[in-house]
Amino acid sequence: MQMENYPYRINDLGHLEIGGIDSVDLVKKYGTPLYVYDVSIVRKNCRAFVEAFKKLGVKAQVTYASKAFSSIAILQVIKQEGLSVDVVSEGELYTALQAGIAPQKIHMHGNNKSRSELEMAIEHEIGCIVVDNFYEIEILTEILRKKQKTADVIIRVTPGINSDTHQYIMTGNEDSKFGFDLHNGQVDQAFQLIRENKYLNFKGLHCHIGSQIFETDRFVTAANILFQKIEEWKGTYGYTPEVINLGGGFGIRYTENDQPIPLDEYVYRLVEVIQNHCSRLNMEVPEIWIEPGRSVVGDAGVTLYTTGSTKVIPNVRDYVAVDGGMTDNIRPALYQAKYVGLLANRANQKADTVVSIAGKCCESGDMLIWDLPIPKVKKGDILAILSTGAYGYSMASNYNRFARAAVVFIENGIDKLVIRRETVKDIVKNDLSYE
Ligand SMILES: Cc1ncc(COP(=O)(O)O)c(C=O)c1O
Ligand SMILES: N[C@@H](CCCC[NH3+])C(=O)O
Repeated sequence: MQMENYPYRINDLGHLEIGGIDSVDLVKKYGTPLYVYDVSIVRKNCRAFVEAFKKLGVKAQVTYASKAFSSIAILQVIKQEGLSVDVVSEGELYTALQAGIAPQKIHMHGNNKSRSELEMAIEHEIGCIVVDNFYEIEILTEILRKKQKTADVIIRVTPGINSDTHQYIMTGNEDSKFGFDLHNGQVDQAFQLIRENKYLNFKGLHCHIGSQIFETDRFVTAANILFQKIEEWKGTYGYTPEVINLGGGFGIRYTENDQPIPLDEYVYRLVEVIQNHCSRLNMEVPEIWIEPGRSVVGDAGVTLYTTGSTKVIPNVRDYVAVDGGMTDNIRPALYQAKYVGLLANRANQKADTVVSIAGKCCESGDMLIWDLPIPKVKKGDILAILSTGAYGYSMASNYNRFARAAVVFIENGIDKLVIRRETVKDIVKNDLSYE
């Protein structure tokens, strides 16, 4: 593994340092499993997007997709960096409000938003609802009529393109549960319904083609497809959108096989294609929105584990188990996601053996890394898995009644606990007795 491709350092003691703090000291202080974030990397990622738009002088909103990692502390950082926040549930909305995100800077997504989620969004007058389906238009209208309010909405378009990513994280293909289909007329139908609806202010179009995408061509294709529709609507109804939202999905480096492009390159290409279409159609450039999640927090996070039992099966495989697993990182089990791991307490030693890193859940599929080159592991070593800042904590579970791990932020050489480790008391806190 080439450490220089990752934003971490190995110090003179041969220990992995995160944000200038020795990971061995972090483990002594907070225990394991532990999610650790270098906040300066989160800020750098936010600024790459925000500054790229600023440099081009276009009106834009960079909306952090908080599903990647939502907590009060991370959303406070996001707020400080001036981003908006995309939420998908009452829980994510409540967290954003608790973090002090201005309601106008909150956007709500979801393919089956409940009445109470929509009511909460309307009560707080959030900035935008990304309407996903006809049922949602009905509920939204009922709520707004009752309250005699209006809401700004954009519609989620399924453009019918495949992205080069795992099937489970592809969202722009025709056979998708998300959004209004473009080819069978659903988008036109939604457009008519919303434009005739005095409670809904139709602001524009949204599309999100998928996640962990490393090139810009598919975003350009998505924009081209949206603009075909816009051209048609402009010709027929004189309509021009105020907003175009091209979603998130910008790829990050998990392993050496991932070759991410600089974040600002996505912005430059997207803005270019939108500006070209607008000058071709002789219309004003709409406000451009993007919704990055993984690319804001993914490479800022590392998970630290303690190694425990081992199982050697001669001529087959050596297993090393750690004190976490699919409960703190379900991505390998769910998407066959690949990660890089290293011994944080002996990071400068030669990798002279190959082991597979197992979690401790009662599932054979609870594996974190297969076939990892590593120095010979001793019990009590610290295993670091890199680039776990996105969809790790946010997808964590209490399977086998394991307690969720703690989260620590590091910035300016100071570490701070931002999410407490759960205890067994938390595990039973909602249980009621049946005796
Ligand atoms: C609508 C929408 N926007 C944004 C995102 C964020 O994606 P990513 O974390 O890959 O940037 C997602 C997740 O794929 C999404 O479904
Ligand atoms: N949770 C997924 C991405 C899904 C994003 C939401 N549409 C991942 O870990 O890669």
